[in-house]
Amino acid sequence: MPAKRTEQGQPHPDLSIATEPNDIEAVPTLLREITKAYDQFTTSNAGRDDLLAKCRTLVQALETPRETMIYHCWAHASTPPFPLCLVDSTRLTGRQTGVMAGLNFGVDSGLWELMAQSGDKSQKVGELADKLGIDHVLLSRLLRHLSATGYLIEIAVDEYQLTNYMKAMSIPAIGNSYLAMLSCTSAGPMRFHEFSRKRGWVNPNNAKDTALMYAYGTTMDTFTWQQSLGYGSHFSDHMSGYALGSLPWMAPSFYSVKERLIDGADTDPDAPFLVDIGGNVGHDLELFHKFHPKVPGKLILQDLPVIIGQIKDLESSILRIEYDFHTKQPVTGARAYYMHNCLHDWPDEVCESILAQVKAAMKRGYSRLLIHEHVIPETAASWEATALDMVMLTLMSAQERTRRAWYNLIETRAGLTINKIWNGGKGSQSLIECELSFDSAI
Ligand SMILES: C[S@@+](CC[C@H](N)C(=O)[O-])C[C@H]1O[C@@H](n2cnc3c(N)ncnc32)[C@H](O)[C@@H]1O
Repeated sequence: MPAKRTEQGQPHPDLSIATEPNDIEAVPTLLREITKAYDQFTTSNAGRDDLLAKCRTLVQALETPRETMIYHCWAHASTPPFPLCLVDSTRLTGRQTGVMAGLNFGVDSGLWELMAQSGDKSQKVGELADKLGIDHVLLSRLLRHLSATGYLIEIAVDEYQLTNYMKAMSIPAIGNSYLAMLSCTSAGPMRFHEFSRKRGWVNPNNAKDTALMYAYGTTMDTFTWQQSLGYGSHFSDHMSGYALGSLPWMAPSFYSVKERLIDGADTDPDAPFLVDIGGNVGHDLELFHKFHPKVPGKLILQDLPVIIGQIKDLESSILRIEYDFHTKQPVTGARAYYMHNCLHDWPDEVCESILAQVKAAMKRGYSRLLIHEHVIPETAASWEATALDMVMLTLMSAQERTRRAWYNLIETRAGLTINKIWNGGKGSQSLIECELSFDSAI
């Protein structure tokens, strides 16, 4: 029987906690304690466990809930650099899969939501279990493990307090990410080696033959698979969580919307100004509207019917269109077409055909295509970009692209011209501005 849900309509903690360090005040003390423990270890060869535990606590105190969530949801398929490698031994072993069981359980049962309502107060397992209709023994075991691994603070026997990270787990953009990205898909990376062995150890590039399909014995792609399990809207929440805390591309310090798009745009109020293709439930356009409430023409959101149907609150002036980007683009001659985190989901061959549909709708010398994705540098890549590359590899037979791979796809294969790449900084996504080449046939 499913656990009882908490009272609906309670406000979630403020979203800002998702991008703040878990416990920054603890850092100076922890650093002093680490130095002391290190001295003891090097002089007497004792206390290594204590040193390691304090190092782990330091990482947990410094990380933001969003980073921890991205790490859990993506990096299960990759190897992180310092400082995350310090906690690797908890994260990539049996201790870690147990943590995942507890975290997912708390999201699905409404436990984190219930606990977050009491803020910083300590809470008793018995009372929580009664309110949610969960077996006391079961809840006691799960919370004891989450406390032993540093995610909860133990106050007394069967009594706990939330860390900042656990409070953030009650926010859908953080907590629901776990159900979409771990519970639905983690067999893809876990059985990737088998899939790869059976395919002769080659780089996979067939969207109809992925490690996720192999691992779950399905022909569905990742999005359809998540939806079939009832976690489609959780994935949309994950996309909002992923975007948290990064500099928006439309911020004047990143990309000048005024100079590049507003100046010279058609001033007819019905002219298409910005079309977000595969824009999910509209979070990027909503943000765009906040930054630029007065642009000439229309903001248009396109996604599959199942996603457009999930939209709850969206700025009313944003037009919604149900559209499959493998088919003819119905909006022609827009000032800009925008694609965020879409092309990385597909191998080059499929991207080429998606881009052909955009290209056919673009107006020469006027329309721009903005591709917002990671441009992985040839060396010193960030762990977020490489972790996402592993997600693409193991779920979609697709990839995050390097600069060279983008030029190959956009210019050589799709026949568009890259005007410029605006770099979002280390670990952040870039904006690639493209237009129709003057010498290319449409
Ligand atoms: C990784 S998500 C990116 C969403 C959004 N652009 C963002 O960055 O938050 C990929 C999006 O592509 C959409 N999508 C997948 N296949 C599609 C198709 N054939 N036509 C239109 N949208 C599609 C998915 O529904 C999803 O919203």
